[in-house]
Amino acid sequence: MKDFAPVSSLSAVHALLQSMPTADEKAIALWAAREPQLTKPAGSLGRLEEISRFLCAWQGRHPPRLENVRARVYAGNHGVAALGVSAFPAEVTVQMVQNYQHGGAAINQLCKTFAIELAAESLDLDRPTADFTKGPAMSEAECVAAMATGMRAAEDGVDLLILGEMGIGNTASAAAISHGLFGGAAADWTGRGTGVDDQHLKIKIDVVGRGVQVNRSDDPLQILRCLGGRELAAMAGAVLAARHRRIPVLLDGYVCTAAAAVLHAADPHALDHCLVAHASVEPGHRRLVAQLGKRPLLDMDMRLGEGSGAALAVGLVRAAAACHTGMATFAEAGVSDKH
Ligand SMILES: O=C(O)c1ccc[n+]([C@@H]2O[C@H](COP(=O)([O-])O)[C@@H](O)[C@H]2O)c1
Ligand SMILES: Cc1cc2nc[nH]c2cc1C
Repeated sequence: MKDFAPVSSLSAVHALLQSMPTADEKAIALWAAREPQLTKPAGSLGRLEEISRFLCAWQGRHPPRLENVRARVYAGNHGVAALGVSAFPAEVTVQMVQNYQHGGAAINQLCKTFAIELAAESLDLDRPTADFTKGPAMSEAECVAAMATGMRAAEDGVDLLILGEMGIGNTASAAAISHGLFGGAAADWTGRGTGVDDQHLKIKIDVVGRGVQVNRSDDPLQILRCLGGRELAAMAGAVLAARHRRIPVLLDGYVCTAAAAVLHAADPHALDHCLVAHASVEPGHRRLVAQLGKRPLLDMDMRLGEGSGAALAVGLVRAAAACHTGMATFAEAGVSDKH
């Protein structure tokens, strides 16, 4: 198996984007042969059927397996946090990482509930990224190192990868990346994040707009480097490496989806192995998800981040796999099929 972690440049990342495996047609055919035999009217399990097909297609196995479900929460600090774009102080990032390590956060409870193995990884928290209104947030070396950290999450034997993040100020980064990739106005992409008031929302919109003006590029990976943060780069690296290792991915809210959107902008099929787990309250998230041609699985009025929406959706994914794998066929159960 290829080892991705030593990627040493963004051009090496571009090369990985050009050699992505496609869906496994054999596993899809096995799914398609079994699904109509199950004791239910065709299509009656709706999106649960879509999910079990998705697992087969991207794991390259039938029946799908969910023995090792892994969650990774990446934490980074942001130069723009000092500009007043968040309702919370930057030290909350490291404090929340300690909370993850002690089992006290929402993501800990959700991972326990759905049998998900969780780890939080800090990315140079004592060295915030540069203020992106003045120039690039990261050097190429910093961006690549963070991507390589994310790539290490995609190990053989992982059946499903849940991605999340923690980083005060990072919804400004998500907005700037989305604005930089898809245009529109800064205000279209900028929301209240952790809950900024009207005055700070204005400041945030201005910061996002200036960041995009200062860091224009046609290369989506440059947009990630210039407007992202280390935790966003790590999530983008994890999504790309998961594709190469045939691990399906659940994306979380606005920040996670914006990181992944960078790959989609480089190749519109780059996120075919990903589902958007939930629709965040951040207004930019729905707009972004529409650009990706995706439909979130859940809509729970959540806006926490830290992988919480994706972990919650593991319940649905486990249910989908259980139905496809465990249900009796019409023949086995002695139930009469459709006329
Ligand atoms: O992902 C989302 O949809 C989301 C929406 C609002 C807030 N967050 C979380 O809140 C933090 C960023 O908010 P802010 O206001 O500091 O930019 C960061 O730790 C995210 O995980 C995340
Ligand atoms: C307390 C807190 C917890 C979080 N989890 C993810 N982002 C967060 C932001 C804050 C402020």
